[in-house]
Amino acid sequence: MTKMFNQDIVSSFENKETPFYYYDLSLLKNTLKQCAEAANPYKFHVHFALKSNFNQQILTIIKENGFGADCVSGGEIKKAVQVGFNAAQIVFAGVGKSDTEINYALDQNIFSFNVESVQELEVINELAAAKGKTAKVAIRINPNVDAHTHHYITTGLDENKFGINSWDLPLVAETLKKCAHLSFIGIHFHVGSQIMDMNVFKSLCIKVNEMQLWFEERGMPVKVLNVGGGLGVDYQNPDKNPIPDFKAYFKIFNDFLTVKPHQEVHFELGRALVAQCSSLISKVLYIKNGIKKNFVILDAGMTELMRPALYQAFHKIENLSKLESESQISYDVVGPICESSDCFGKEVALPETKRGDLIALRTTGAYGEVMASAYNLRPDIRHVFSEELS
Ligand SMILES: Cc1ncc(COP(=O)(O)O)c(C=O)c1O
Ligand SMILES: N[C@@H](CCCC[NH3+])C(=O)O
Repeated sequence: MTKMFNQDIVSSFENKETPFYYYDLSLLKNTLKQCAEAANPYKFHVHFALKSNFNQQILTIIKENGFGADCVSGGEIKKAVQVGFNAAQIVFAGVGKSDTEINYALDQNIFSFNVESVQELEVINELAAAKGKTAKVAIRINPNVDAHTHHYITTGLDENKFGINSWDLPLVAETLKKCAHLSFIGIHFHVGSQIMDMNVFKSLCIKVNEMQLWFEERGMPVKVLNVGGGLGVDYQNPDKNPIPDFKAYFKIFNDFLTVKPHQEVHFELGRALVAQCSSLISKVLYIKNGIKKNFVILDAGMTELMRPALYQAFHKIENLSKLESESQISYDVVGPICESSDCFGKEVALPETKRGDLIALRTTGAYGEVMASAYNLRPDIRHVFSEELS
């Protein structure tokens, strides 16, 4: 087991201003390599979900490793283009694409609009017509598959706002036939995020098979099967399991998805590719010993890492200044923001902790930096990359 932190790395943090996101770029590269090696034998196409991380250096490495880009806003498409992702490998999802965003994506000739409503089909058709273009569209279908994950990050149930429900599909087929500036290329799904139960993906495959049959029976060939992302990571044991089991994940799709020779299978992974390669590094400002509780007050808060406040998400907390210490005291680890929900963990067992100690919040590469806010007029977030450590 290779640990992310050792004494040398911690010493090189000593003169850096905290808080900052630390990125272990060799772990990122290994993760990308293992993902590509597991996907390539099946000729699967993997797009990186920019919503999970849009740090310039991280995106550049991901692009250099041959991944496509999954975007959910005009801003993300612009970023992907600027970093150098090939437009023919950019997909664009989102329930609320604005006209400006659609026009920009049309100008870039992206690979596919993943369309989430009948009205959106009509709008894309109209805007494409005005440009004398044909937009390639995949229909995002709400598969009503339970992702067995946190209810805030489940996306594929009938009650979620994402995708088109199956009862609307006849209207979709009718609309597609009417829209001369749309080219139907396939179907798109995404059931949720941080999925650890592989049976969820098996259920998704069964649904995709059903749906592709539905379209083919209506004389609408399905070239692209886009199954979205969602593969989870081990937040509890980041050093033991730094890289998800990509082989097992892709094998499920190879085993259970019906793929005809003319078809392409696309994935949109975010978290699985980037979550483990980063930790948020913070300094202890104060220790407050109460009657019932001891508090560790950090210089990082929910403004730098929002997931615990928003989803009660777990991030492993380590005292890097006491790597060798065995003693354990229970602390509530909190940030400086004026909100009671600004808490990273309750009753966390840590070595006796002092003002000035360095604390790592692990597994923050996905939905960390991207969700930072300026609330309380906090300064912009800083980063440190492993390759720049002396
Ligand atoms: C449509 C779509 N694709 C891909 C992703 C990436 O998900 P994850 O980071 O869980 O792989 C998401 C986010 O959940 C999404 O909504
Ligand atoms: N932001 C969420 C994931 C959202 C997935 C986007 N559809 C998280 O931190 O877990």
